[in-house]
Amino acid sequence: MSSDVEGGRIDYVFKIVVIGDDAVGKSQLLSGFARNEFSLDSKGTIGVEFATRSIRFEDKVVKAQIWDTAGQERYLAITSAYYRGAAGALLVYDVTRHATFETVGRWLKELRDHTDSNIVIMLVGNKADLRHLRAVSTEDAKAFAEKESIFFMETSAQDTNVKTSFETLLTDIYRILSKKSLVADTYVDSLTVARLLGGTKISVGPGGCCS
Ligand SMILES: Nc1nc2c(ncn2[C@@H]2O[C@H](COP(=O)(O)OP(=O)(O)OP(=O)(O)O)[C@@H](O)[C@H]2O)c(=O)[nH]1
Repeated sequence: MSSDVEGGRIDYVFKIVVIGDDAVGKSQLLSGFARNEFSLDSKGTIGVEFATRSIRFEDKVVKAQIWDTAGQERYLAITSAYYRGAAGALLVYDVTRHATFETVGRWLKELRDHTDSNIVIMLVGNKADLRHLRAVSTEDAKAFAEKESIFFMETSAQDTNVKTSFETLLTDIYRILSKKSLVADTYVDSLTVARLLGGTKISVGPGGCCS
């Protein structure tokens, strides 16, 4: 079971990256997760934005640091830094645009090329609220996820259950990593994050890390 945690001790920080084609809803998912709780880093300078949220698992407090891209910069200088140290990834497509599902294999390859083999990946079919426009079946996506041994869920950024999607992913990451005794290695402190970004100073707002 998990629950929100305010302030206080942090045992682990999990970096989660959000990837997928343009306009599939990555930013909306991120802000749904962070709504009313954290401010986002401004986009302009480093090409990424991220939100954080702390969750308790039994006696441990895990801070999820969710990274999202801010435009095309990712394809230039920061690809490696963006992926480096990620413990989990949300690979998002839009259930109303089949083309965004067809590129999932490519995103998966890029992700695997740049991350540790222990990364926990969740395929996310977003915009599930647009039932009449659906172009990707749940069955096809589920079959793909099974073939690739990754998790799968459908979401709507407009639903209140976005937090549940992230919590499911975090719970899976925590369970998998703790089983493999890898949690300690996955810890990324704020200095490491700053280093990954080439020493760029990051400000996440009140209560966030790295300011
Ligand atoms: N109906 C519906 N619309 C959504 C949903 N998620 C996002 N949208 C809309 O889809 C559009 C794109 O959403 P973004 O969150 O900006 O998508 P993105 O993947 O961050 O886009 P890029 O920044 O271009 O990569 C916006 O108009 C959102 O309002 C959803 O779950 N349901």
